[in-house]
Order: sequence, then structure tokens, then C-alpha cells
Amino acid sequence: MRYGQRRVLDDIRVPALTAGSLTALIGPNAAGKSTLLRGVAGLAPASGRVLLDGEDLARSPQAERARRMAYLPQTLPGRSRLGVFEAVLSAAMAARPGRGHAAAADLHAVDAVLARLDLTALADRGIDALSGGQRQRVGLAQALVRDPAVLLLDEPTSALDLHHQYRAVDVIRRETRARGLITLLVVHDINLALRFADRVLVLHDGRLVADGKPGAVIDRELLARVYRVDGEVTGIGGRPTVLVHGVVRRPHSGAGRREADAIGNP
Ligand SMILES: Nc1ncnc2c1ncn2[C@@H]1O[C@H](COP(=O)(O)OP(=O)(O)OP(=O)(O)O)[C@@H](O)[C@H]1O
Repeated sequence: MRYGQRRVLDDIRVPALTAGSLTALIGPNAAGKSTLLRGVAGLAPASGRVLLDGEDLARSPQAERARRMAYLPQTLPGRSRLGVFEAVLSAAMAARPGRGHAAAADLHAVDAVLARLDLTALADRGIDALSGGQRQRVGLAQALVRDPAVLLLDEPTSALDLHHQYRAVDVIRRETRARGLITLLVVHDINLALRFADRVLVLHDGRLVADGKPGAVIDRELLARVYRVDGEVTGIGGRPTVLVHGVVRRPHSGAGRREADAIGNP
């Protein structure tokens, strides 16, 4: 994929993503994660194919693509005069065109997603009067309520506090499993990827450099080579956790702690 003359992604072949599984798309800044997601969503020029049940979504009409995919961009939802409930209900209705008015099932679906994302108390509040993290949760609620086959989420936790980060990714994983969604989640917090993802794809400099189960892919060597940190994956409380000792100033210089600058020490 290119922006003008600049090639941003090399020919990337993502082996089939499984329905009901959560795939985290990780990698450093400017690796090409958002570009890949936008390409899959049909929002950036891409020459490839996006196959769903044998049908090339990249070539299907925009309305059909919008019906089957929900895409949440990295930017927070814009300010709007709508109330929270109204905004999420409009997303549900937009995903099911041809239905004149909201059915009881639509209202129930909105109530349910608001509760899962801790938004019930804000249901009547105007979007304009929300904090950044609250607005981000409304955006996620809008994506989930569309009940798509493919869910594309670009850093949906970037503005969230710890409680809501874990709660949101847990909801994303539960919905993915319960509804058999194909979910691609861009996330910077590698511990969230380790904890929740069924699979990780690692992008680096526009190339897919690793693909597999999080525990198998994320290791000391990858942390040094791709993220330029001296870190290790330890089992804190029985859960794999990345612990960062320092930053590696020179790329590809190895993972040894002596070659890294320790950070956070007094
Ligand atoms: N609209 C654009 N026009 C030109 N270049 C762009 C555009 N959007 C992104 N790029 C460039 O494409 C490359 C990949 O950007 P992209 O946003 O896909 O990275 P990313 O992995 O999502 O990064 P981040 O983690 O910082 O969000 C970067 O070098 C960026 O500068």
C-alpha cells in the first residue's frame, strides 16, 4: 500500500483469520498498523483482496462492506449533539438499513452494550458533555452494536483508564467468541495482547514479521528487535507479563542489558 509515491506496506499476506478469535495487530509507531486496518476496511487504497466466505469484500459495494464490517478509527469520535443512547441506537439502525423504526431487539441490544461498557449511567448524557475516555467507549459501543462479521478496532483503549482498558478488551473478546466475529485489534499495550489475544500479528517497517500465539511470538528477541527495548516475559501471578528494563538505543544491537539504557531507576 502507498501514500502517493511512498510505499508504506509491503505485500502483506495475512493467513486466514478465524471466526470467534481475537487477533491483536501490534508493532511500533509508523509500522503500518492503521494503514493495514484502513486497507482492510476499504478506506485506504489497497491493491489486494479481503476475502470473507470466498467473497472479495474489497470489491463489494460500499454498502455491503459497511454491513459486514465495523471499523473504529484511532481518532476519538467527534463531538456531537446526540445523546449516548441515541448515538449507539443510530449505529445499530445504520447497520440494518431498510428497517423503518427501532424494534425492541434494537433497544435491548443498545441497553446491553451500554451496560457492558459501563455507559448505562451516561445513556441520556449528550456526547458533547463526555470525557475523552467516555467518548471512546461510546465509539466502541457503536462498533459492537452493529453486530458485524468483521470487527476492526484501531487502538480502542488508547484513552481509557486501567479499569476500562481491561473491561473493554474483555468485552471485545467475549463478543468475538459469542458471536463468532473476526476481530482485528490494534493495541500498543503488549500486556493486553498477551492477556487477551488468541493470536498476534506483528508489523515492523511495513512488513509482517511474526504471526502466532502471543506467548510464542512475544519474547526478549522480538522486544529488542521490533520495539527496541530490553525486556523479558515473566510469569507474574501466573500470567505472562512483559517487564521492561530499559531502551535499546541502537536498533538490532541485541537484547543484552549492558547494551540498553536502564530507565526508571533512581
Ligand atoms: N495519510 C497519509 N499520508 C501519507 N503518509 C501517511 C498517511 N498516513 C500514514 N502515513 C505514513 O504511513 C506510515 C504508517 O502509518 P500508520 O498510521 O499506518 O502507522 P501505525 O503503525 O498505525 O502507527 P501508530 O502506532 O503511530 O499509530 C507512517 O510512516 C506514516 O507517516
